[in-house]
This record gives sequence, structure tokens and C-alpha cells, in this order.
Amino acid sequence: MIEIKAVSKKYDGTNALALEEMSLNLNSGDFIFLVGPSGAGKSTLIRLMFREQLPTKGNIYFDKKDIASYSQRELLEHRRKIGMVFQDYKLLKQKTVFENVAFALEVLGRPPKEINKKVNDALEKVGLSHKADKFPRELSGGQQQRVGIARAIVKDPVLILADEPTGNLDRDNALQLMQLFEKINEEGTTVVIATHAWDLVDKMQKRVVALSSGKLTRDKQGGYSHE
Ligand SMILES: Nc1ncnc2c1ncn2[C@@H]1O[C@H](COP(=O)(O)OP(=O)(O)OP(=O)(O)O)[C@@H](O)[C@H]1O
Repeated sequence: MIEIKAVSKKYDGTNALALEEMSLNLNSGDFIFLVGPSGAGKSTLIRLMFREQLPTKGNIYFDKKDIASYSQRELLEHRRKIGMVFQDYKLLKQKTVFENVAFALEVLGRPPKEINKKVNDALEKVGLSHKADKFPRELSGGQQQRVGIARAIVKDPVLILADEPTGNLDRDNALQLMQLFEKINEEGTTVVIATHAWDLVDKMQKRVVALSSGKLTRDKQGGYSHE
């Protein structure tokens, strides 16, 4: 699905490479944990895959097409196919749970009837139908992140990119969130999660891609600490 080929990234105004000659293949249906110390390049890799930024060197192919060569229309379509989930949820405070999720489809110009059905389906999937009319401030952190996930899946993405999605949650909530990602993955969506939650990575037993100083150091199925 995504082929990352010898990608390097240097941010303007810095000398060090955030990513160095990184190559990685993501297959359709994968569940991947991206791990590594702070500054290893995990967020950079996610930004490059979303095409929020371009590589300094190397290429990223999505279904065989170099994403750097996209037209404006192809770029919008690329982003429609990818659901993003963030550590700080990025919910709109003045909108209800329903409206937050609906917004992801409104910006795509979808008709209200379709929006209504898809938002209700997404909220049901994350177990928050009963909170549809609440505002984010009325929800717990775990519930807010479920809204973040509903907002990502409502677009029927082929890929979910989550950057530290459980960073603000306690262990029980974090585990439930990971199990929700697992359910979404089992229904066919490819999932990539950058995380520091080693214990959960160990528990989930998925493909683990480790980065260190911008380089890939490990790519193995299973937990993190067990070789
Ligand atoms: N916008 C930016 N401008 C300049 N340098 C940046 C920028 N974003 C990241 N970097 C640098 O690139 C390197 C990789 O950062 P990145 O955020 O990708 O790492 P990370 O593995 O996601 O870290 P963390 O676990 O702390 O989120 C770091 O050295 C960081 O300082």
C-alpha cells in the first residue's frame, strides 16, 4: 500500500536529518507500531505519509504512485483515504460530538443524509452513540479520543495514522483504545500507531517498526522487548 524508499528528511534551519535513508513497506491490512525514543523520527514519518511534508530525498509511493507528484485533486483524495488521530485529540470545543465527527464529511461536501448515517455508525462503533449531543469538555480523555477515532473512521479510510494516541490516557483507557484500533484493523483498515507505550506494544503482539536517530533499527512481528 505504501512504499517508502530511501527517504531522508531535513527540516529547514536544522543540520541533523530527522529521517535518514529510511525504507519501509506497509502492506494493506497491516497493524504497525512505530516505536523509538523521542526525536527518533516517528512523527516525521507520519507527516510524510500524510503528505503534510515532502521528503528531502527519496520517494514515497501510495498504491504505486509517487505522492510527491500528486495534483491538487489527488492530494485531497489521498488525505480522504487517511484518517489521522492525534495525542491531543484536536476536537473542536464549540461543536458537539456529533458535529465534530460530521465536520470531517462536511468538508468533503457529502450530502446531509449520508453524513447523518455515517456519523451515527461511527459513533456506534466507538461506543459513544449516547454522547452524540455532548461537548468535548463533558467527556473523559478516553471518550474524547474515541471521538477522534470516530472522526477518522467516518471517512471510510484505508489507512489510519495515529501519533501517540494514548499519550494522555491512563493504562486502562489506553488499552481499550488499542483494542478499538485492533477491531478497526480487523475490519480491513490498515493501522499505524506511533507510541511510547511499550507495555501495550508488548501486549498487542503486532508488527513493530523501531526507529532510532532517523534510521530503521528493527521491523519484526511480536512485542517490543521479546526478540
Ligand atoms: N518542524 C520541525 N522543524 C525542525 N526540526 C524538527 C521539526 N519537527 C521535528 N524536528 C526534528 O526532527 C527530529 C525527529 O522528530 P520527530 O518529531 O519526528 O520525532 P519523534 O520520534 O516523533 O519524537 P517524539 O516521540 O518526541 O514525538 C528531531 O530531532 C526533531 O527535533
